[in-house]
Amino acid sequence: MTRPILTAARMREAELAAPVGLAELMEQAGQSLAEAIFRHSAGPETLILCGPGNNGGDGYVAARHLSARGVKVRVAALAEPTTDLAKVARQRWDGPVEAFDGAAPAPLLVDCLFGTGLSRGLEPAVAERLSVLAGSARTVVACDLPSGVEADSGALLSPVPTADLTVTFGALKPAHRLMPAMARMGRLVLAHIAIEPDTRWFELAEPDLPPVAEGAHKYSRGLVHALAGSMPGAIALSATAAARSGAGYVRISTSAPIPGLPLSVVQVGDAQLGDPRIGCLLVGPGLGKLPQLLTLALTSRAPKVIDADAIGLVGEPDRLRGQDAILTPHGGEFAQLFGDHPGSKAEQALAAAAVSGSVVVYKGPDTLVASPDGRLGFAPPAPAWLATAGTGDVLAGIIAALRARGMPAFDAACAGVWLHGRAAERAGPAMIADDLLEHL
Ligand SMILES: NC(=O)C1=CN([C@@H]2O[C@H](COP(=O)(O)OP(=O)(O)OC[C@H]3O[C@@H](n4cnc5c(N)ncnc54)[C@H](OP(=O)(O)O)[C@@H]3O)[C@@H](O)[C@H]2O)[C@@H](O)CC1
Ligand SMILES: Nc1ncnc2c1ncn2[C@@H]1O[C@H](COP(=O)(O)OP(=O)(O)O)[C@@H](O)[C@H]1O
Ligand SMILES: [K+]
Repeated sequence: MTRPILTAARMREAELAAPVGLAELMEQAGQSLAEAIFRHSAGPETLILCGPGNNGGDGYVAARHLSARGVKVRVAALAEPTTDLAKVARQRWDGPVEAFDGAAPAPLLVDCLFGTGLSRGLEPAVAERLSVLAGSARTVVACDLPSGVEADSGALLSPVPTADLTVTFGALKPAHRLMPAMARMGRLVLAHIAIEPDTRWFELAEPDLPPVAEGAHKYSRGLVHALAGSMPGAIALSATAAARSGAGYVRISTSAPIPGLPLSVVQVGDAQLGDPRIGCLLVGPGLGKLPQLLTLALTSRAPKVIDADAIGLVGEPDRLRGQDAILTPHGGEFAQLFGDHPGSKAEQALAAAAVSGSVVVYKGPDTLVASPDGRLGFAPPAPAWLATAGTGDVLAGIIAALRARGMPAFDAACAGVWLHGRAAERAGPAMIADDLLEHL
Protein backbone atom coordinates (compact mmCIF):
# COMPACT_ATOMS: atom_id res chain seq x y z
CA MET A 1 0.00 0.00 0.00
CA THR A 2 1.40 3.39 -0.94
CA ARG A 3 1.28 6.02 1.80
CA PRO A 4 0.09 9.53 0.82
CA ILE A 5 2.38 12.56 1.29
CA LEU A 6 1.13 16.11 1.99
CA THR A 7 3.01 19.37 2.42
CA ALA A 8 2.30 21.35 5.60
CA ALA A 9 -0.09 23.66 3.72
CA ARG A 10 -1.93 20.78 2.03
CA MET A 11 -2.16 19.04 5.42
CA ARG A 12 -3.84 22.09 6.94
CA GLU A 13 -6.31 22.15 4.02
CA ALA A 14 -7.06 18.47 4.53
CA GLU A 15 -7.61 19.05 8.26
CA LEU A 16 -10.07 21.87 7.55
CA ALA A 17 -11.93 19.74 4.99
CA ALA A 18 -12.11 16.70 7.29
CA PRO A 19 -15.54 15.22 8.08
CA VAL A 20 -14.82 15.73 11.81
CA GLY A 21 -13.76 18.84 13.74
CA LEU A 22 -10.17 19.85 14.47
CA ALA A 23 -10.50 19.00 18.16
CA GLU A 24 -11.55 15.47 17.26
CA LEU A 25 -8.56 15.22 14.87
CA MET A 26 -6.21 16.23 17.66
CA GLU A 27 -7.83 13.68 19.98
CA GLN A 28 -7.28 10.99 17.31
CA ALA A 29 -3.69 12.11 16.75
CA GLY A 30 -2.79 12.18 20.45
CA GLN A 31 -4.49 8.86 21.11
CA SER A 32 -2.73 7.15 18.21
CA LEU A 33 0.58 8.65 19.35
CA ALA A 34 -0.02 7.11 22.80
CA GLU A 35 -0.92 3.76 21.24
CA ALA A 36 2.16 3.71 19.01
CA ILE A 37 4.40 4.58 21.97
CA PHE A 38 2.78 1.90 24.11
CA ARG A 39 3.23 -0.74 21.40
CA HIS A 40 6.83 0.25 20.70
CA SER A 41 8.02 0.29 24.30
CA ALA A 42 5.31 -0.09 26.90
CA GLY A 43 6.08 0.79 30.45
CA PRO A 44 9.03 3.02 31.23
CA GLU A 45 8.67 6.43 32.83
CA THR A 46 7.88 8.84 30.03
CA LEU A 47 8.72 12.52 29.66
CA ILE A 48 6.58 14.37 27.10
CA LEU A 49 7.92 17.74 25.91
CA CYS A 50 5.12 20.04 24.75
CA GLY A 51 5.56 23.11 22.55
CA PRO A 52 3.16 26.06 22.23
CA GLY A 53 1.27 24.91 19.12
CA ASN A 54 -0.83 21.93 18.13
CA ASN A 55 2.16 19.60 18.14
CA GLY A 56 2.27 20.34 21.86
CA GLY A 57 -1.51 19.78 21.94
CA ASP A 58 -0.99 16.24 20.64
CA GLY A 59 1.46 15.77 23.49
CA TYR A 60 -1.08 16.68 26.22
CA VAL A 61 -3.63 14.30 24.64
CA ALA A 62 -1.05 11.50 24.47
CA ALA A 63 -0.08 12.14 28.11
CA ARG A 64 -3.70 11.62 29.17
CA HIS A 65 -4.03 8.35 27.21
CA LEU A 66 -0.67 6.93 28.33
CA SER A 67 -1.44 7.80 31.92
CA ALA A 68 -4.81 6.04 31.62
CA ARG A 69 -2.88 2.93 30.56
CA GLY A 70 -0.90 3.08 33.77
CA VAL A 71 2.31 4.57 32.39
CA LYS A 72 4.12 7.02 34.68
CA VAL A 73 4.01 10.21 32.58
CA ARG A 74 5.62 13.60 33.18
CA VAL A 75 4.87 16.61 31.01
CA ALA A 76 7.24 19.54 30.48
CA ALA A 77 6.10 22.63 28.58
CA LEU A 78 8.38 24.91 26.59
CA ALA A 79 5.69 27.65 26.73
CA GLU A 80 2.00 27.98 27.52
CA PRO A 81 -0.27 26.77 24.68
CA THR A 82 -1.09 29.47 22.12
CA THR A 83 -3.73 27.74 19.99
CA ASP A 84 -7.31 27.07 21.11
CA LEU A 85 -6.93 23.36 20.41
CA ALA A 86 -3.75 23.07 22.44
CA LYS A 87 -5.27 25.07 25.31
CA VAL A 88 -8.18 22.61 25.54
CA ALA A 89 -5.80 19.64 25.38
CA ARG A 90 -3.70 21.21 28.15
CA GLN A 91 -6.77 21.73 30.36
CA ARG A 92 -7.81 18.10 29.95
CA TRP A 93 -4.42 16.90 31.21
CA ASP A 94 -4.88 16.79 34.96
CA GLY A 95 -1.30 15.98 35.92
CA PRO A 96 1.41 18.51 36.74
CA VAL A 97 3.29 20.43 34.04
CA GLU A 98 6.98 21.09 34.63
CA ALA A 99 9.11 23.80 33.07
CA PHE A 100 11.09 22.62 30.05
CA ASP A 101 14.37 24.09 31.30
CA GLY A 102 14.49 22.16 34.56
CA ALA A 103 12.91 18.88 33.45
CA ALA A 104 14.91 15.82 34.49
CA PRO A 105 15.55 13.12 31.87
CA ALA A 106 13.40 9.98 31.58
CA PRO A 107 14.02 6.64 29.88
CA LEU A 108 11.36 7.42 27.25
CA LEU A 109 11.33 10.90 25.72
CA VAL A 110 8.46 12.11 23.53
CA ASP A 111 9.20 15.20 21.45
CA CYS A 112 6.01 17.22 20.89
CA LEU A 113 7.75 20.61 20.67
CA PHE A 114 7.15 21.51 17.02
CA GLY A 115 5.70 19.79 13.98
CA THR A 116 4.47 21.18 10.67
CA GLY A 117 4.23 24.71 12.12
CA LEU A 118 7.98 25.09 12.65
CA SER A 119 8.94 28.39 11.08
CA ARG A 120 12.57 28.79 12.20
CA GLY A 121 15.24 26.81 14.02
CA LEU A 122 14.88 26.15 17.75
CA GLU A 123 16.67 28.63 19.99
CA PRO A 124 20.18 27.27 20.65
CA ALA A 125 19.53 26.67 24.37
CA VAL A 126 16.31 24.76 23.57
CA ALA A 127 17.99 22.65 20.89
CA GLU A 128 20.85 21.91 23.29
CA ARG A 129 18.48 20.86 26.11
CA LEU A 130 16.49 18.68 23.71
CA SER A 131 19.69 17.00 22.64
CA VAL A 132 20.74 16.35 26.26
CA LEU A 133 17.32 14.88 27.15
CA ALA A 134 17.37 12.73 24.00
CA GLY A 135 20.90 11.58 24.78
CA SER A 136 19.85 10.47 28.27
CA ALA A 137 16.75 8.58 27.08
CA ARG A 138 16.71 4.92 26.05
CA THR A 139 14.00 5.62 23.49
CA VAL A 140 13.14 8.84 21.65
CA VAL A 141 9.76 9.24 19.98
CA ALA A 142 8.94 12.20 17.72
CA CYS A 143 5.38 13.46 17.30
CA ASP A 144 4.73 14.13 13.60
CA LEU A 145 8.30 15.32 12.95
CA PRO A 146 11.45 15.53 15.06
CA SER A 147 11.56 19.17 16.21
CA GLY A 148 13.82 21.31 14.05
CA VAL A 149 12.90 19.53 10.80
CA GLU A 150 11.26 21.67 8.13
CA ALA A 151 8.23 19.68 6.97
CA ASP A 152 8.35 20.47 3.25
CA SER A 153 12.06 20.52 2.44
CA GLY A 154 13.59 18.04 4.87
CA ALA A 155 16.09 20.70 5.98
CA LEU A 156 17.29 20.76 9.60
CA LEU A 157 16.71 24.32 10.83
CA SER A 158 18.54 23.55 14.10
CA PRO A 159 20.32 20.45 15.48
CA VAL A 160 17.87 17.52 15.52
CA PRO A 161 18.33 14.37 17.64
CA THR A 162 17.61 11.10 15.84
CA ALA A 163 14.33 9.49 16.89
CA ASP A 164 13.79 5.75 17.33
CA LEU A 165 10.17 6.14 16.31
CA THR A 166 8.32 8.93 14.51
CA VAL A 167 4.53 8.86 14.53
CA THR A 168 2.81 11.00 11.92
CA PHE A 169 -0.87 11.52 11.24
CA GLY A 170 -3.12 11.25 8.19
CA ALA A 171 -0.30 11.47 5.62
CA LEU A 172 3.49 11.53 5.54
CA LYS A 173 5.14 14.92 5.05
CA PRO A 174 7.88 15.39 2.41
CA ALA A 175 10.57 15.65 5.14
CA HIS A 176 9.88 12.07 6.20
CA ARG A 177 11.37 10.95 2.89
CA LEU A 178 13.85 13.74 2.07
CA MET A 179 17.42 14.08 3.30
CA PRO A 180 18.82 15.10 5.66
CA ALA A 181 15.64 14.79 7.75
CA MET A 182 14.83 11.24 6.62
CA ALA A 183 17.83 9.90 8.52
CA ARG A 184 16.42 11.32 11.80
CA MET A 185 13.05 9.53 11.71
CA GLY A 186 13.79 6.04 12.99
CA ARG A 187 10.81 3.77 12.35
CA LEU A 188 8.06 5.79 10.69
CA VAL A 189 4.48 4.98 11.67
CA LEU A 190 1.57 6.58 9.82
CA ALA A 191 -1.41 6.75 12.17
CA HIS A 192 -4.90 7.08 10.82
CA ILE A 193 -6.86 10.27 11.57
CA ALA A 194 -10.11 11.18 9.83
CA ILE A 195 -8.70 13.27 7.00
CA GLU A 196 -9.07 12.31 3.35
CA PRO A 197 -5.76 13.14 1.70
CA ASP A 198 -6.21 14.09 -1.95
CA THR A 199 -2.70 14.04 -3.33
CA ARG A 200 -0.54 12.78 -6.16
CA TRP A 201 2.52 12.60 -3.91
CA PHE A 202 3.12 9.25 -2.26
CA GLU A 203 5.71 6.88 -0.87
CA LEU A 204 6.72 4.08 -3.26
CA ALA A 205 5.52 0.64 -2.24
CA GLU A 206 5.93 -2.89 -3.56
CA PRO A 207 4.84 -2.78 -7.21
CA ASP A 208 2.40 -4.99 -9.10
CA LEU A 209 4.52 -6.33 -11.94
CA PRO A 210 2.93 -7.46 -15.20
CA PRO A 211 2.67 -11.28 -15.23
CA VAL A 212 4.25 -13.27 -18.07
CA ALA A 213 1.35 -14.13 -20.39
CA GLU A 214 0.70 -17.83 -21.05
CA GLY A 215 1.25 -17.36 -24.76
CA ALA A 216 4.26 -15.04 -24.41
CA HIS A 217 7.23 -15.10 -26.76
CA LYS A 218 10.56 -13.38 -26.29
CA TYR A 219 9.60 -10.24 -28.20
CA SER A 220 6.20 -9.88 -26.56
CA ARG A 221 7.94 -10.03 -23.15
CA GLY A 222 9.90 -6.93 -24.15
CA LEU A 223 13.00 -6.14 -26.19
CA VAL A 224 15.56 -3.87 -24.50
CA HIS A 225 18.08 -2.43 -26.91
CA ALA A 226 21.16 -0.77 -25.39
CA LEU A 227 23.78 1.42 -27.04
CA ALA A 228 27.31 0.74 -25.78
CA GLY A 229 29.92 3.49 -25.62
CA SER A 230 33.46 3.61 -24.33
CA MET A 231 33.04 1.82 -20.94
CA PRO A 232 31.81 -1.75 -21.49
CA GLY A 233 31.47 -2.62 -17.77
CA ALA A 234 28.67 -0.14 -17.21
CA ILE A 235 26.56 -1.28 -20.14
CA ALA A 236 27.21 -4.91 -19.15
CA LEU A 237 25.75 -4.19 -15.70
CA SER A 238 22.72 -2.46 -17.24
CA ALA A 239 22.10 -5.15 -19.83
CA THR A 240 22.41 -7.97 -17.32
CA ALA A 241 20.05 -6.15 -14.95
CA ALA A 242 17.55 -5.78 -17.80
CA ALA A 243 17.77 -9.49 -18.59
CA ARG A 244 17.31 -10.38 -14.91
CA SER A 245 14.34 -8.01 -14.62
CA GLY A 246 12.21 -9.94 -17.03
CA ALA A 247 12.99 -8.51 -20.49
CA GLY A 248 12.37 -11.21 -23.11
CA TYR A 249 15.33 -10.14 -25.19
CA VAL A 250 18.31 -7.88 -24.45
CA ARG A 251 20.46 -6.66 -27.32
CA ILE A 252 23.47 -4.32 -27.37
CA SER A 253 24.88 -2.34 -30.28
CA THR A 254 28.63 -2.29 -29.79
CA SER A 255 31.71 -1.71 -31.90
CA ALA A 256 33.80 -4.15 -29.83
CA PRO A 257 32.85 -7.38 -27.99
CA ILE A 258 31.74 -6.76 -24.40
CA PRO A 259 33.07 -9.31 -21.90
CA GLY A 260 31.19 -10.62 -18.89
CA LEU A 261 27.68 -10.67 -20.32
CA PRO A 262 25.26 -13.58 -19.99
CA LEU A 263 25.42 -15.64 -23.20
CA SER A 264 21.74 -14.83 -23.79
CA VAL A 265 22.47 -11.11 -24.27
CA VAL A 266 22.94 -10.50 -27.99
CA GLN A 267 25.73 -8.22 -29.23
CA VAL A 268 25.38 -6.67 -32.68
CA GLY A 269 27.68 -4.40 -34.66
CA ASP A 270 25.06 -2.07 -36.14
CA ALA A 271 22.51 0.24 -34.51
CA GLN A 272 19.24 -1.54 -35.50
CA LEU A 273 17.23 1.39 -34.14
CA GLY A 274 14.57 1.09 -36.85
CA ASP A 275 13.40 -2.19 -35.28
CA PRO A 276 9.75 -1.58 -34.31
CA ARG A 277 9.94 -4.37 -31.72
CA ILE A 278 12.22 -2.33 -29.41
CA GLY A 279 10.25 -1.89 -26.19
CA CYS A 280 12.85 0.33 -24.56
CA LEU A 281 16.06 1.88 -25.77
CA LEU A 282 18.75 2.35 -23.15
CA VAL A 283 21.48 4.93 -23.64
CA GLY A 284 23.99 6.45 -21.27
CA PRO A 285 25.66 3.84 -19.04
CA GLY A 286 29.33 3.75 -20.05
CA LEU A 287 28.63 6.05 -22.99
CA GLY A 288 31.59 8.40 -22.48
CA LYS A 289 31.78 11.54 -24.60
CA LEU A 290 29.91 10.30 -27.65
CA PRO A 291 27.20 12.89 -28.34
CA GLN A 292 26.53 11.33 -31.74
CA LEU A 293 25.18 8.20 -30.01
CA LEU A 294 22.68 10.27 -28.03
CA THR A 295 21.66 12.10 -31.22
CA LEU A 296 21.18 8.73 -32.89
CA ALA A 297 19.12 7.47 -29.95
CA LEU A 298 16.86 10.51 -30.17
CA THR A 299 15.97 9.62 -33.78
CA SER A 300 14.31 6.42 -32.50
CA ARG A 301 10.58 6.37 -31.79
CA ALA A 302 10.98 3.78 -29.02
CA PRO A 303 10.48 4.61 -25.33
CA LYS A 304 13.84 5.40 -23.75
CA VAL A 305 15.83 5.32 -20.57
CA ILE A 306 18.47 8.06 -20.68
CA ASP A 307 21.08 7.68 -17.95
CA ALA A 308 24.55 8.76 -16.85
CA ASP A 309 26.79 10.43 -19.48
CA ALA A 310 23.90 10.78 -21.92
CA ILE A 311 22.12 13.14 -19.52
CA GLY A 312 25.02 15.58 -19.61
CA LEU A 313 25.02 15.45 -23.41
CA VAL A 314 21.36 16.45 -23.83
CA GLY A 315 22.05 20.20 -23.55
CA GLU A 316 18.57 21.71 -23.48
CA PRO A 317 15.85 19.82 -21.57
CA ASP A 318 13.18 20.61 -24.14
CA ARG A 319 15.13 18.57 -26.67
CA LEU A 320 13.54 15.63 -24.85
CA ARG A 321 9.92 16.62 -25.43
CA GLY A 322 7.99 13.92 -27.27
CA GLN A 323 10.74 11.37 -26.62
CA ASP A 324 8.78 9.21 -24.16
CA ALA A 325 11.90 9.24 -21.99
CA ILE A 326 12.77 8.31 -18.44
CA LEU A 327 15.82 10.22 -17.16
CA THR A 328 17.81 8.84 -14.24
CA PRO A 329 20.18 11.60 -13.08
CA HIS A 330 22.15 11.69 -9.84
CA GLY A 331 22.64 15.14 -8.28
CA GLY A 332 25.53 16.13 -10.53
CA GLU A 333 23.83 15.05 -13.74
CA PHE A 334 20.61 16.72 -12.62
CA ALA A 335 22.40 20.06 -12.14
CA GLN A 336 24.17 19.68 -15.49
CA LEU A 337 20.91 19.30 -17.40
CA PHE A 338 18.48 21.37 -15.37
CA GLY A 339 20.74 23.94 -13.72
CA ASP A 340 19.91 25.39 -10.34
CA HIS A 341 16.19 25.24 -9.60
CA PRO A 342 14.92 26.93 -6.45
CA GLY A 343 12.91 24.98 -3.90
CA SER A 344 12.99 21.57 -2.27
CA LYS A 345 14.24 18.43 -4.01
CA ALA A 346 10.58 17.54 -4.59
CA GLU A 347 9.85 20.83 -6.32
CA GLN A 348 13.05 20.58 -8.35
CA ALA A 349 12.19 17.07 -9.56
CA LEU A 350 8.70 18.14 -10.63
CA ALA A 351 10.02 21.24 -12.41
CA ALA A 352 12.56 19.08 -14.26
CA ALA A 353 9.87 16.62 -15.34
CA ALA A 354 7.68 19.47 -16.58
CA VAL A 355 10.41 21.23 -18.57
CA SER A 356 11.68 18.01 -20.21
CA GLY A 357 8.28 16.34 -20.68
CA SER A 358 9.98 13.24 -19.24
CA VAL A 359 9.75 11.06 -16.19
CA VAL A 360 12.66 12.09 -13.95
CA VAL A 361 14.22 9.70 -11.45
CA TYR A 362 16.21 12.10 -9.27
CA LYS A 363 18.56 9.70 -7.48
CA GLY A 364 20.41 9.91 -4.20
CA PRO A 365 19.83 8.62 -0.68
CA ASP A 366 16.34 10.11 -1.10
CA THR A 367 15.35 9.11 -4.64
CA LEU A 368 12.28 10.77 -6.19
CA VAL A 369 10.31 9.81 -9.28
CA ALA A 370 8.57 12.79 -10.91
CA SER A 371 6.09 12.78 -13.77
CA PRO A 372 5.31 15.77 -16.03
CA ASP A 373 1.66 15.36 -14.96
CA GLY A 374 2.51 16.17 -11.32
CA ARG A 375 2.73 12.69 -9.79
CA LEU A 376 5.65 12.35 -7.41
CA GLY A 377 6.90 9.14 -5.80
CA PHE A 378 9.25 9.22 -2.80
CA ALA A 379 11.44 6.13 -2.30
CA PRO A 380 11.44 4.54 1.13
CA PRO A 381 14.94 4.55 2.66
CA ALA A 382 17.42 2.35 0.79
CA PRO A 383 20.69 1.15 2.31
CA ALA A 384 23.59 3.60 2.12
CA TRP A 385 25.79 0.77 0.80
CA LEU A 386 24.13 1.45 -2.58
CA ALA A 387 26.59 4.35 -2.75
CA THR A 388 29.09 2.40 -4.85
CA ALA A 389 30.06 2.56 -8.51
CA GLY A 390 27.73 0.93 -11.00
CA THR A 391 24.55 0.67 -8.92
CA GLY A 392 22.98 3.38 -11.07
CA ASP A 393 23.73 1.32 -14.19
CA VAL A 394 21.85 -1.57 -12.62
CA LEU A 395 18.88 0.68 -11.84
CA ALA A 396 18.75 1.94 -15.44
CA GLY A 397 18.67 -1.66 -16.69
CA ILE A 398 15.87 -2.65 -14.32
CA ILE A 399 13.74 0.31 -15.37
CA ALA A 400 14.41 -0.34 -19.08
CA ALA A 401 13.21 -3.94 -18.70
CA LEU A 402 10.02 -2.93 -16.89
CA ARG A 403 9.31 -0.29 -19.53
CA ALA A 404 9.91 -2.83 -22.32
CA ARG A 405 7.53 -5.21 -20.53
CA GLY A 406 4.81 -2.65 -21.15
CA MET A 407 4.61 -0.75 -17.88
CA PRO A 408 3.86 2.97 -18.32
CA ALA A 409 6.98 5.13 -17.92
CA PHE A 410 6.15 6.52 -14.46
CA ASP A 411 5.08 3.12 -13.10
CA ALA A 412 8.19 1.41 -14.52
CA ALA A 413 10.44 4.03 -12.88
CA CYS A 414 8.66 3.76 -9.50
CA ALA A 415 8.77 -0.04 -9.57
CA GLY A 416 12.42 -0.06 -10.61
CA VAL A 417 13.49 2.22 -7.78
CA TRP A 418 11.60 0.16 -5.22
CA LEU A 419 13.01 -3.18 -6.47
CA HIS A 420 16.56 -1.74 -6.61
CA GLY A 421 16.38 -0.68 -2.95
CA ARG A 422 15.08 -4.07 -1.82
CA ALA A 423 17.75 -5.90 -3.87
CA ALA A 424 20.38 -3.83 -2.04
CA GLU A 425 18.89 -4.81 1.32
CA ARG A 426 19.17 -8.48 0.39
CA ALA A 427 22.67 -8.09 -1.06
CA GLY A 428 24.01 -6.75 2.27
CA PRO A 429 26.55 -4.16 3.35
CA ALA A 430 29.58 -5.56 1.52
CA MET A 431 27.84 -5.62 -1.85
CA ILE A 432 29.21 -4.30 -5.10
CA ALA A 433 26.95 -3.37 -8.00
CA ASP A 434 27.50 -6.78 -9.63
CA ASP A 435 25.98 -8.49 -6.58
CA LEU A 436 22.67 -6.69 -7.05
CA LEU A 437 22.13 -8.76 -10.19
CA GLU A 438 21.71 -11.93 -8.12
CA HIS A 439 19.01 -10.32 -6.02
CA LEU A 440 16.67 -9.01 -8.71
N1 LIG B 1 -4.63 21.24 13.11
C1 LIG B 1 -5.08 20.01 13.34
O1 LIG B 1 -6.24 19.75 13.25
C2 LIG B 1 -4.15 18.94 13.70
C3 LIG B 1 -2.79 19.20 13.94
N2 LIG B 1 -1.99 18.26 14.41
C4 LIG B 1 -0.68 18.59 15.01
O2 LIG B 1 -0.46 19.96 14.90
C5 LIG B 1 0.86 20.22 14.45
C6 LIG B 1 0.92 21.52 13.77
O3 LIG B 1 0.52 22.45 14.72
P1 LIG B 1 0.81 24.00 14.55
O4 LIG B 1 0.39 24.42 13.20
O5 LIG B 1 0.16 24.66 15.70
O6 LIG B 1 2.37 24.07 14.60
P2 LIG B 1 3.49 23.59 15.68
O7 LIG B 1 4.45 22.77 14.91
O8 LIG B 1 2.89 23.00 16.88
O9 LIG B 1 4.23 24.95 16.09
C7 LIG B 1 3.63 26.17 15.87
C8 LIG B 1 3.91 27.12 17.00
O10 LIG B 1 5.27 27.20 17.27
C9 LIG B 1 5.77 28.52 17.02
N3 LIG B 1 7.09 28.35 16.48
C10 LIG B 1 7.44 27.86 15.26
N4 LIG B 1 8.76 27.66 15.18
C11 LIG B 1 9.27 28.03 16.39
C12 LIG B 1 10.57 28.04 16.95
N5 LIG B 1 11.62 27.64 16.25
N6 LIG B 1 10.72 28.46 18.22
C13 LIG B 1 9.67 28.86 18.94
N7 LIG B 1 8.40 28.88 18.46
C14 LIG B 1 8.20 28.46 17.21
C15 LIG B 1 4.77 29.15 16.14
O11 LIG B 1 4.78 30.52 16.33
P3 LIG B 1 5.26 31.60 15.23
O12 LIG B 1 5.93 30.88 14.08
O13 LIG B 1 4.00 32.24 14.82
O14 LIG B 1 6.18 32.44 15.99
C16 LIG B 1 3.50 28.51 16.66
O15 LIG B 1 3.10 29.14 17.84
C17 LIG B 1 1.16 19.04 13.58
O16 LIG B 1 2.56 18.86 13.44
C18 LIG B 1 0.49 17.92 14.35
O17 LIG B 1 1.35 17.45 15.36
C19 LIG B 1 -2.55 16.97 14.75
O18 LIG B 1 -3.07 17.11 16.02
C20 LIG B 1 -3.64 16.59 13.78
C21 LIG B 1 -4.72 17.58 13.81
N1 LIG C 1 23.57 7.04 0.60
C1 LIG C 1 22.74 6.37 -0.21
N2 LIG C 1 21.69 5.70 0.31
C2 LIG C 1 20.86 5.00 -0.50
N3 LIG C 1 20.99 4.92 -1.86
C3 LIG C 1 22.00 5.58 -2.42
C4 LIG C 1 22.92 6.35 -1.65
N4 LIG C 1 23.82 6.90 -2.49
C5 LIG C 1 23.47 6.50 -3.74
N5 LIG C 1 22.38 5.71 -3.71
C6 LIG C 1 21.73 5.07 -4.87
O1 LIG C 1 22.74 4.37 -5.61
C7 LIG C 1 22.59 4.58 -7.00
C8 LIG C 1 23.84 5.31 -7.52
O2 LIG C 1 23.68 5.65 -8.86
P1 LIG C 1 24.74 6.58 -9.62
O3 LIG C 1 25.07 7.76 -8.79
O4 LIG C 1 24.21 6.78 -10.99
O5 LIG C 1 26.04 5.65 -9.64
P2 LIG C 1 26.80 4.98 -10.86
O6 LIG C 1 26.84 5.99 -11.97
O7 LIG C 1 28.17 4.67 -10.32
O8 LIG C 1 26.04 3.76 -11.23
C9 LIG C 1 21.30 5.37 -7.16
O9 LIG C 1 20.23 4.49 -7.36
C10 LIG C 1 21.17 6.09 -5.82
O10 LIG C 1 19.82 6.40 -5.52
K1 LIG D 1 7.80 17.05 17.21
